[in-house]
Amino acid sequence: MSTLADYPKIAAGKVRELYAVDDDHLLLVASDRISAYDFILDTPIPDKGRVLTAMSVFWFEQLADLLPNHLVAYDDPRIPAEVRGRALIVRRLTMEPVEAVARGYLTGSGFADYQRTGAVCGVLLPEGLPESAKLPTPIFTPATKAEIGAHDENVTFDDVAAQIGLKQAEEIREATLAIYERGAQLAAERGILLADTKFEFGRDATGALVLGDEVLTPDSSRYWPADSYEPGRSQPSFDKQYVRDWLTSPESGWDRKSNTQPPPLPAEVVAATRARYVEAYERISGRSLADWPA
Ligand SMILES: CCOC(=O)Cn1cc(-c2ncnc(N)c2C#N)cn1
Repeated sequence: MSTLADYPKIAAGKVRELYAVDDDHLLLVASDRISAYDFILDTPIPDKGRVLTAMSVFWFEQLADLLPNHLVAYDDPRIPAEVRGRALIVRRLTMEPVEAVARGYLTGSGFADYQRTGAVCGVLLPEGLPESAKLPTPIFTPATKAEIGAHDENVTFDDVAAQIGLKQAEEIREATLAIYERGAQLAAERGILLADTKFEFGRDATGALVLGDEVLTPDSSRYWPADSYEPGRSQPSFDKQYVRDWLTSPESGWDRKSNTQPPPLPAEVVAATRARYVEAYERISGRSLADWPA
């Protein structure tokens, strides 16, 4: 059995790492780390990495009829025991330099751009939309990947076409919107609104577009509980709201405006947050986390 030390680390994000397995395969590892208010918190959420990995695998399976994906294996001797259940063997792609974002609702940087310009990534929207409004139709709002710690920069479709070619940009926009529609439909049927999501695509040796990265997870998407949806204000996050509420409560002693590292989370906030991740997975997939490798 391999160990993680056998594999050179080739990329790292806030909560994930990417290792080289061989010339054709990578190991994509999801940690139990959680970020909030742009900080990586000191306290991990047990099983968060496992839940988000299981969720990506569920979605890769659901979306396989739409386009190919990079998943090779999730239970495999090349996966070190220490990360089993929260790591994927994926095939090495030539990644497209685009954060492929689809938005079905107006929030976050999209709402901020809309308030300033009436548009998001060059897509003009109707006037007078409130925060969290459901958009008349989902929109493709690409971004360029920022350095760790910085926010991605929203760009226009034409910017993407200029960078990677018109046909390639159209292919990514079409795939992004098709996958979003499929994900939003399935999630809504299970009482969860998929407000927006971010995909990363690559190309295989034949030039075919392949879905990479994580897919439709609460880290790459905004999941909102449908039963509390109310336009005109920000919405509670399905998975992170307990953390956000505690950090901004007097009990934490933390001042969000202080730009200081948030304090460790109390056990009950960790437990409630873990339960929300498990609930999101089990409601969306109809599967039990107990059946997923650990
Ligand atoms: C720490 C996590 O970083 C990323 O996921 C971003 N990233 C993805 C790749 C990548 N590169 C080649 N082939 C792939 N299948 C992938 C994937 N996924 C590189 N960086």
